[in-house]
Amino acid sequence: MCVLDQPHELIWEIQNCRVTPTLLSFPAIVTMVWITVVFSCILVLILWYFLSSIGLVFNQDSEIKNIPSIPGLPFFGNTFDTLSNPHLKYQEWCQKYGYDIFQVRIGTKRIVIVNSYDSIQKLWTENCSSNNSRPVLYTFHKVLSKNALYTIGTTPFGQSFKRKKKTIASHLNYKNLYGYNELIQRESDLAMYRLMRDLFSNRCNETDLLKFFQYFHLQLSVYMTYGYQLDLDHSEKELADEIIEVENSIIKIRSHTSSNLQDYFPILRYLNSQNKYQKANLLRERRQVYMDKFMRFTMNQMEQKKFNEKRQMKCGTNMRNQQCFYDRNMDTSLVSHNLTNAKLTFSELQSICLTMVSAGLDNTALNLNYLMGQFSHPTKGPSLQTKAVNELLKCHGNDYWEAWCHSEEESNCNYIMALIHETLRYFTVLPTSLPRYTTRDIVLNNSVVIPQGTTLFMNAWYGNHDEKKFSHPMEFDPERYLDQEGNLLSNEKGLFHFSFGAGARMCSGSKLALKEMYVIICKMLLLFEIGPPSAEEMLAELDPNKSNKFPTSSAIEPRKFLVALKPRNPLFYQRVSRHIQQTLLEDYKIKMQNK
Ligand code: HEM
Repeated sequence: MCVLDQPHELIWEIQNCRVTPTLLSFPAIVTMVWITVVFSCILVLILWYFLSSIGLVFNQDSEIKNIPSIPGLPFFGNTFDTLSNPHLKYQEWCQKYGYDIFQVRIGTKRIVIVNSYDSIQKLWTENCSSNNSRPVLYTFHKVLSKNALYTIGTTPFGQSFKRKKKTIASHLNYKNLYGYNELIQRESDLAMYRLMRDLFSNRCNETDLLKFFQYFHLQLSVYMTYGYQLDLDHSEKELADEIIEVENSIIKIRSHTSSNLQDYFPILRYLNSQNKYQKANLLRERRQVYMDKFMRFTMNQMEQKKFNEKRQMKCGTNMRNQQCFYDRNMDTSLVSHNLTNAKLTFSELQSICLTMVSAGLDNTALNLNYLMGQFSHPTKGPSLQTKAVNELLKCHGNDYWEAWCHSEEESNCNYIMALIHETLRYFTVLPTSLPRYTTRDIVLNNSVVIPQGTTLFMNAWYGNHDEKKFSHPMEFDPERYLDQEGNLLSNEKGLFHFSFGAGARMCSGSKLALKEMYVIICKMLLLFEIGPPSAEEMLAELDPNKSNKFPTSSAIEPRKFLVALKPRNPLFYQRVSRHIQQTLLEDYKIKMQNK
């Protein structure tokens, strides 16, 4: 029997379960599916209207006049296209539609994307006082930072931001960093010693260097902030791992990309929230534990110091001479300096400390690690290393020891500086930089207005790989930063790259990052020949986009790879090892015992 001949019988039979739905003919099924889809859409529309009217979803931002829009889906806009590797999608749209600057819609928000080198420079540097804020993002600002403890990089513009920025800028300027040269030299020596020791004790010369670079940065920044020396050899390795893990997870949660869907679709905050927010709350609590620990330490040290000074005055002795290197340097730490000359609120000071601990922990280490991947490559790696070592030695009378002892002075060797800038450009660890928010209207070419209150994304990846500025942008070529005499090109001839951002909210830690990179690259090159691992699958993938483990995150994080390390000059290697054991380890051990 054809089911459509006797519809009333069919209904009766279905109701009485005499026939299974498979008896329905194909056209009937299609009709029912259509009806269901149409009804569901109408229901969704009504629900959407209802929720917006009671404020549970917000109205979409309206289109900005005269800035081209990229076509997208109703409701969702360009969300799905930009979930993964958004910088590549923006680059593709820029090339396909021929617009340097365009707007996209992610959920309810309009975002202006700025792509080419020239456009970025124009908008970020020429309009630096108009795009100097950060957007407030739901997940980061309202959930993760419930106690309003933001890093400086995520603080919206205002008086409090200005106080924090001024403080960190003066702590990390050239002059102040110069005062940390001795510390940087020591910490990098100790880090190298640990690496040499681990290679020896593991009896394996192949290693993943990322953790090693993270430890080095963390130890240095915690010391510069709190005067606290992490004991990475014993009890505090776990603490360091905890900090690295928490800060790395927070970077993923705070991502401004469309993968954080609840930032762009307010309704999702009420749906799938529990899991994600529990995770964010947990991370906040874990972070608070170590931040409190470090702060307590500094305050105790300051109390102790006051007590000792009083005692000294009574007894007339000078105890300062008995202090070890680390205690003497404690006074220069950011917290002790600012607690005594307080112009900041306590929560502003905590925010700066948080920035010092978290900013650069991944970025500096990932860049260094990426360069090691370049060095380890069997084809171009050896010549890159030979050139770098020769240039470095040339700056120090071909003396390995001289080069080692002066490696904290980052302006010595132009080629090493060029290597660093090329790494930063080529790798572009934050391909969409950090988002900006306009505090005034920006007028472009006397005609287009980007209104106050607009979110801007810099496509730093494209800016750094713009063919008009960088010939053969996908070639790793440090010499593009050198003139014919081998001098580093001057920054005035145009920005080197956008990896530290640009303009008013440019990275405040760039000088520290450059210094750290310089010292570590010199020491790695002087100590080791860096080669490929024995297993081909553990060789570094050099295309940052192909190796990216988390294409939905705002940072490029390459898959794990190994490098093989072998002493470049065995006699020098032994000399360094002896020197560190004889001069530094004793002081370090005293410090750890006194903690
Ligand atoms: C290679 C390492 C690093 C890279 C690639 C990097 C990159 C960036 C980028 C792209 C921004 C946003 C800039 C903008 O909006 O224009 C930024 C902001 C910032 N960075 Fe870094 N950074 C690095 C290391 C550091 C270090 C070591 C510190 C401090 C310890 C630091 C502190 C900051 C601060 C405070 C801001 C916020 C500036 C503001 O909002 O005004 N960074 N960084």
